[in-house]
Amino acid sequence: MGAHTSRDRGKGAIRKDGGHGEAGQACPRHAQGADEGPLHHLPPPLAEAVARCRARAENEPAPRHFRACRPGGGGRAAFQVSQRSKETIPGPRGGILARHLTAYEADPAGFLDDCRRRYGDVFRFDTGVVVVTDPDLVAEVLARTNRDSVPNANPLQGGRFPTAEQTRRWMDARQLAAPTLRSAALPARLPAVRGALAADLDALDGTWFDPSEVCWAICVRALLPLYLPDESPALVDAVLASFDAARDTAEAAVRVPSWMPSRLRRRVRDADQRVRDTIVPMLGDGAPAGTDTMLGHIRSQPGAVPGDIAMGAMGFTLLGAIGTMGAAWCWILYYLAAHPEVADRVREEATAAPDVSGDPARALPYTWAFAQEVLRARPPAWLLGRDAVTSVTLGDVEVPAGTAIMFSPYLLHHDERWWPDDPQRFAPERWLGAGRPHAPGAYLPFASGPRGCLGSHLGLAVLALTAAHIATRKRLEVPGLDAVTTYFGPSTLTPSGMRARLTPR
Ligand code: HEM
Repeated sequence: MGAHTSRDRGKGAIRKDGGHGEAGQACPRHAQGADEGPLHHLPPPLAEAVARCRARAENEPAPRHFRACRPGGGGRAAFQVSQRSKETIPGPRGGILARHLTAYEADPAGFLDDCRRRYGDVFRFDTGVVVVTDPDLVAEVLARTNRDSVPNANPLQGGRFPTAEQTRRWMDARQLAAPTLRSAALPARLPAVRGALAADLDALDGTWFDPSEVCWAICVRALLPLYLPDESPALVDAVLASFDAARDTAEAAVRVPSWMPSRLRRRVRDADQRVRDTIVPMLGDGAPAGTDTMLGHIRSQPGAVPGDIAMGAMGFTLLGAIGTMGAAWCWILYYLAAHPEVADRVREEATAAPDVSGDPARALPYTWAFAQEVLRARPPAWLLGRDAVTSVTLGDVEVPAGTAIMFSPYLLHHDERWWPDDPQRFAPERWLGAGRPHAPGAYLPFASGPRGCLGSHLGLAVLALTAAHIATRKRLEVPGLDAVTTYFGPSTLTPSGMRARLTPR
């Protein structure tokens, strides 16, 4: 936390007037140049609220009245909360955390699930923070992103909203990046992705490793063939440094007013600058870059692409992928080890498939279903949110402008109301039927709407190729599986306490 005091945290957390960030940067979450961390790794307001409460609780421990329950496991909270609140949004007076921090920290998803049983599908969590657990309402919020709301503001910006110009430029960068990342363009580059994955997995042979330590580098190297025709250790290092800095920011879960000098911000800024310094010369280089890579695609545009938009497509989309990709990659290993019968089926399918990398969705339907199920059971982005820039109506609840509207893909994915076939069970086959195995909008590992994931098909492909390679070529050992726990981090969901070893089969 460095020099930040508890009083600094949360002050001026959400602006209600639309903010005044500086224009000219591609990604609104990177507004003001290098001051912001990459996408995905920003602490949601809920994490900040927890950090705020934790700071208060250092002097005055919270009463432990709350009995957390497992998601979907029934059971009611045993605590007494005043129901006399005059607030229109259901929830206890003063927010939930003030009295139940320990319970929240012990089981964040169970706690939220208990709250929704108690207060309904839209409830007030903390000052200026509501949680929505109904898929239709979540879909509505997501569909109206960039109009009624923006993705949660960056805490290193003191919670400033992006300007309309910043959002427009980021949307231009997204549009520029989309053709390289979307499914139709993938077959040309997937063999290279598969080669990079195989090389990294082979390099691990015989070593005990913690997946949550190696996954980030493996994912950057696996995605790089989509961006560049050749390897670039300099870019891999720069991206990983930037990712690390952003992850530490997320873990710190503090809002830093934009005027305040901060070591954390300087580290993020320097790391971002290194990414820029590595990419900019590539963009300017006249040599051909292979049109099926992001770099080649950018260079082949008629007319000059503005630097910030090229940088957005080339750098920020890659940075945006790592946290979620890496976390999902860890869970692939976990579930292969936890369900040997599933691993056997993946192996049989991959062994029989003539070519697994052209389009793994077609060539490996069961393995694809396995990857989808892993993302259902453990969605890396377990908690997401939008900041309302105007007042919005959610069902029969009025949410004022400036409110952070949070939703949890994890909760949606484990809610029996939306999943008729026991959502607590790990069952890849649920994805093999003709229809969708869930209510509309209840499967959200990639969010949705104008700010949803650009790399969903690519992400699933990397996961399926990883699973196929391990199942066919490796013997996977994960001792003490029962002791592996789920870390509900401020930005992603990762396995904690997991050790694995791969040996050639
Ligand atoms: C299994 C892997 C992945 C998962 C689970 C995942 C998940 C997500 C989620 C949940 C969001 C929405 C965040 C929000 O609404 O605030 C998102 C956005 C995004 N993702 Fe992914 N992602 C994955 C892989 C990738 C890959 C491979 C790429 C590109 C190489 C990518 C690039 C992006 C970008 C550019 C955004 C857009 C953010 C914006 O417009 O603000 N993701 N992803």
